Amino acid sequence: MALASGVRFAPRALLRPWALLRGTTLGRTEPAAGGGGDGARRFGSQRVLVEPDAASGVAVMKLRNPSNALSLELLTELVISLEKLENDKTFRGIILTSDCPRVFCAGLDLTEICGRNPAHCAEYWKAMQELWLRMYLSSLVLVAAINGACPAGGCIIALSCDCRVLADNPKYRIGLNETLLGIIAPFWLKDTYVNTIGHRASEQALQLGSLFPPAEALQVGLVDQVVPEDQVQSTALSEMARWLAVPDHARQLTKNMMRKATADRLLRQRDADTQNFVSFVCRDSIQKSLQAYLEKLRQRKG
Ligand SMILES: CC/C=C\C/C=C\CCC/C=C/CC(=O)SCCNC(=O)CCNC(=O)[C@H](O)C(C)(C)COP(=O)(O)OP(=O)(O)OC[C@H]1O[C@@H](n2cnc3c(N)ncnc32)[C@H](O)[C@@H]1OP(=O)(O)O
Repeated sequence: MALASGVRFAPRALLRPWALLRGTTLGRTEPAAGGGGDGARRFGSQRVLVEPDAASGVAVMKLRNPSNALSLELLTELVISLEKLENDKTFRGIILTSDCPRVFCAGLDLTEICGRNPAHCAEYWKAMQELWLRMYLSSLVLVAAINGACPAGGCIIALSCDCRVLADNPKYRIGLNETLLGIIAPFWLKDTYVNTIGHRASEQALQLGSLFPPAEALQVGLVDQVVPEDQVQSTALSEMARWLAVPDHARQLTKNMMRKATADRLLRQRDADTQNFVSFVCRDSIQKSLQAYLEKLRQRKG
């Protein structure tokens, strides 16, 4: 499997991705609901459903994990689906959305870094880096159709896209709230934020751990459109058409020119970033606060 980073990254899960997917439907195609004609074959895995439309060259990718927390399996399946579409010249764009009610993506799956050994945390973080690199540098147009809450890692997934459409629901807040969990966004998350909303707004939002409701997210430039919930998908499709109206080669080279320096910064220090992450999250104090946070989330549910 070609990796966004070249040769250094080889987490076990990505070297043996199919092992994780045993018993799932990845690689199999089936007719899309209401479809059946050319380009109406959908494929997917347990956690990522892809509905490709060959006629328009656009695929809708739906996340369907509990709360869409970014488990190692979800990260792996996302990378595989993305790679599959990147390698198929039929496709020029992906609309990324959620199949879970009320949640676009809950961010890092905290159970992947709470009570786990350093080797597991390292493998997990490398998979997170890999997904970000692939999305951020994708040659396809990526539009996020944000139909639910979008904190932390969820926000990063959205920020890695080229364009964001958010449903107008005050519960669907978006932002990097890491500081409120007692953790720190690494430099490449910070850089992605700065590239999108600017330095001062990022400085404020990162320190305060702000989660923006839709109107504020639009005002600060975190999303490009806020629309009624039932119009998120159609608006994402209109945005996609606008981006696809530009010749691919010119748009792709421009995207690369805008994003390469940010991605290269991570590529240069990927191992150090992984080590920082692991030593930080494995501290007793951080483990305790992650545990307490997870407990709070579980109780809130009940
Ligand atoms: C020196 C520095 C060096 C290195 C850097 C160090 C560290 C860097 C780390 C930085 C990166 C952090 C990015 C992150 O993404 S951290 C995760 C942040 N995410 C959150 O805070 C979201 C938490 N979840 C919620 O707020 C809500 O769940 C949500 C609004 C998304 C949905 O609400 P809803 O009411 O619909 O669902 P719930 O009932 O709350 O949840 C359902 C079940 O899902 C579980 N859950 C939710 N979120 C997570 C999660 N992120 N991880 C794991 N599990 C999660 C929740 O517990 C419920 O579980 P069950 O009870 O059903 O088992």
